[in-house]
Amino acid sequence: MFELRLLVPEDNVENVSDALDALDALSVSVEDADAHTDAEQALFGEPGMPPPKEGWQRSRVIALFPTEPAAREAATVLEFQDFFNGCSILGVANVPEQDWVRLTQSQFAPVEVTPEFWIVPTWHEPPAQARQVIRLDPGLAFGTGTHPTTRMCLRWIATHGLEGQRVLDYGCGSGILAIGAAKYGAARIDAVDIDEAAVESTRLNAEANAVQLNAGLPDKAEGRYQTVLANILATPLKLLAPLLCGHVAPGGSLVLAGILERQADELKEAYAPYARLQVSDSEDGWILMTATV
Ligand SMILES: C[S@@+](CC[C@H](N)C(=O)[O-])C[C@H]1O[C@@H](n2cnc3c(N)ncnc32)[C@H](O)[C@@H]1O
Repeated sequence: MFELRLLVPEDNVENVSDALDALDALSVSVEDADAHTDAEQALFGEPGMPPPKEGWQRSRVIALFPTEPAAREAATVLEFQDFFNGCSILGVANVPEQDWVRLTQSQFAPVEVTPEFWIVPTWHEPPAQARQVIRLDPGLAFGTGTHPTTRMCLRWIATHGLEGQRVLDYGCGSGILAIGAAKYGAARIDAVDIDEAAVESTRLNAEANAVQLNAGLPDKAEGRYQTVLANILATPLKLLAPLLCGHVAPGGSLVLAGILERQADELKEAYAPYARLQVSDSEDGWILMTATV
């Protein structure tokens, strides 16, 4: 395998990437050419900071080709294009053969939620101390357990237990929280998401874990639930306040994640007409907020 490396200014990245695709590159990746230098640019904005940028000022574009002549030919073709003005070829290099599947798999180790509760990819054996296991492989939908917000929700489920409950997972992604709820005793579970790929992924993951649940688009959520889980983000969570609270049965629990520590007060305010939210867990700057409704 051979990689062709290019230095490309911001405005030319799309054209160069498209051309490399058209030239049968096996893959094209784009990274900040100034990463780890003083000129490194943040791509995500924060309140009070300059707006986020669409791209980096200078990108390193790396295209993979099966042979050295194919990589060199692609470089030659690119050099003759108008949009290549300002770009430069950094070189063509041999990439040592790797077992890509094994390499990808090795990056996903079992994740500990509690000492007894683990999320384990299918190619791993569960750790000896695991009493509850969710089998989950990285897929298209969010929720492999590697993110603190997911882990905090699962920890809440494991420590509170949901024996016999009707549970709603709103924004289910991979379905990981719904599956966790089933493992901890929930009797009936609805898992909903605006993304159809997430709904499909939830169905497949539930099947792989021998868990019964109803997955669908948000209009599948119906009536009241003893526990409503929603790991989305602060802004949608604020907008969804009346809807989510309306789904919690009297005396039931609302569990919200996807919230940064500094967003706690705005969430409390948005939910104040319906519930008294409190911070009940935190990890890496993210918080879990819960209420009894
Ligand atoms: C951060 S992921 C959480 C996935 C999983 N529940 C977890 O805890 O790992 C948020 C999910 O919410 C979905 N989502 C975002 N806005 C939504 C909305 N307004 N209604 C329903 N789902 C939404 C997204 O498609 C995404 O799958």
